[in-house]
Amino acid sequence: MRFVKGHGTENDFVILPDPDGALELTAEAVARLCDRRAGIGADGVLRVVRTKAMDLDGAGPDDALLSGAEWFMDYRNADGSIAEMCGNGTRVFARYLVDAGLAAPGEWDIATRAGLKRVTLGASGEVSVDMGAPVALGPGEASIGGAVFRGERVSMGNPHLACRTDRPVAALDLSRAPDFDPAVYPDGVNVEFYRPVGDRHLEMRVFERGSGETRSCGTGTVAAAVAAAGESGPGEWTVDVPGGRLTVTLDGRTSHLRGPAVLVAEGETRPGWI
Ligand SMILES: N[C@@H](CCC[C@H](N)C(=O)O)C(=O)O
Repeated sequence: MRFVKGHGTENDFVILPDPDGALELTAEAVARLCDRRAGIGADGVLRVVRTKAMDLDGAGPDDALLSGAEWFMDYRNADGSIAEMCGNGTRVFARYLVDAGLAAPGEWDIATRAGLKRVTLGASGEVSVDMGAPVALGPGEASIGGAVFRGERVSMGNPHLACRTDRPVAALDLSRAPDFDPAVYPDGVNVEFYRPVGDRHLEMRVFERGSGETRSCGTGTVAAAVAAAGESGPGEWTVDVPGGRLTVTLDGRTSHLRGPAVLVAEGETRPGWI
């Protein structure tokens, strides 16, 4: 199985080119690929499949996806679970398509389980993605070791709870999942902890559903900016995560995420290993 390894602000992915949808990618196979000791190691897998070859729960993609984008990002979390959307993943996916000669630099759509996402990129450098309109769902809470954090529930196609803290985020213990009420989050939730550190400037850490603590989360940074923006309205936000810096733009209609997307290696798994 051929693979490429890449990351966006150290949110890292195993990219599997599978244009004709021939790979049978089980949850177990994804978990083995993402294993940081016994596998290649990653926060998730990006399967690169032509939209027309994509099987979505036994059904094909709808007409909007089919006519809107040649390539589908089939994203999986490190534990093998499927998620609707991955912001850093779309940026790394786009960089891979251009690097592999499968798309030209410029502006075009990628199909995802959360709909079409428009990416903008040059032959090298940063990648920007239109993440769509964030949906603010009201207050929520999570706790770490009994300490309660209050925040805002936000849907970015996938579920988020963005909690404000006034202490440096480095002090948080994210070695295990924050506790939350499963009745409120029946599909689980990605939990962000953010602290304002300047004018429209946040620091953030995240515990991702299906992947644990990661060094960055694109959908999570947009959710944190939405929660922090509150009444302050549209604008550009700088979000510092352990893996680097992302820029989020909120304009009241949609949201944009911009930052680095880097390919670092390519190879082939050993015959029979997976
Ligand atoms: N790291 C991603 C989000 C990946 C999906 C998430 N773990 C979920 O289950 O919803 C990002 O950059 O957005």
